[in-house]
Amino acid sequence: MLRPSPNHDNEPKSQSHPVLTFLGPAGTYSHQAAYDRFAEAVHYRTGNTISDVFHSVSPTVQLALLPQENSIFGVVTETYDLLQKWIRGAVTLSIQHCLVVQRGKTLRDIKKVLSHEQALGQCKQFIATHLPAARLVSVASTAAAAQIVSTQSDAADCAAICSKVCLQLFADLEILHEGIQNEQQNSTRFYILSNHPSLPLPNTPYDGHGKGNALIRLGVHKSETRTPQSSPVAVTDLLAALGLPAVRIDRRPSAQHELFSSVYFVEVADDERSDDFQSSSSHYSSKDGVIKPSSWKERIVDSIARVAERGGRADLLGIW
Ligand SMILES: O=C(O)C(=O)Cc1ccccc1
Repeated sequence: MLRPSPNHDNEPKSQSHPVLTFLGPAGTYSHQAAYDRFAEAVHYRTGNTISDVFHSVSPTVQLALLPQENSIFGVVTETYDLLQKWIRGAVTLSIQHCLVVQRGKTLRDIKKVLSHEQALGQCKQFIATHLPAARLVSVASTAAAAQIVSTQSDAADCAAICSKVCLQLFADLEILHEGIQNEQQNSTRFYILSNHPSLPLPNTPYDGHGKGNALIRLGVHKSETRTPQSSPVAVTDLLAALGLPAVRIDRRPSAQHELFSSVYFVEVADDERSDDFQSSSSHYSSKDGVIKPSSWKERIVDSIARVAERGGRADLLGIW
């Protein structure tokens, strides 16, 4: 459970604790997911936007947490458009949204609903039913919405969609409705990023590296798929070359190439993971004439090389 401290930055912590940035201010779902995972083992900092959080990772900020996908509203495209290295894991948080107003206000007073665009999307049905005339205002985060409603004198006609935790952090707010998302079961998954692929992760029983998941970015260029002379490169060919069990594939436009070219984010999960970092005996590599089981990392590296041989490009964004 998140502690109701609005500013973790000011708390004395061991110098050895890594610094983690999350989408702030305190009270966001990102904050709760980070605290559930790392508790007191990191020093927390806030970023104002998802982009700020991503770009904060540096020699002095070792960790960051980015929302990746919500079970109702889908992927957080801003996160996918930023993703580079190093993804070190994923955490999932169950989410119940509240409609929050200045104390004493009722639904009839509300002309604007403020929240993160994800939360506005997840609560679309409630808004359409109960506040059909309200203007939807997308702000940087759910807790930023609560903060505006709490602190701005001209926010008497505003409601925020945010977590119940915000009631402990911002003064003079009250909940009008709880659990207002389209589906009662609602979860968001977050990626954990680090500034180095083998930075030891706090609160992690193993070294957090290479147990059987990875995210790989696959590039297919439209021109290559259409050149009559060369054999066409289709994403299915690249997936076949990759030869790893894909558990999800997300497509985003690739701004770097011609119109409508694509980039695919392929999350793979070892179908035969084991606890000793070695994959099952069905995967072997031969080094110096010695045949030994290949590790998950070795299999990923081999797969990436096969994609390149097939005329595509695969970049490893993270392994965990
Ligand atoms: O704004 C927040 O609280 C976030 O952490 C981003 C977000 C918004 C809605 C659902 C999940 C994550």
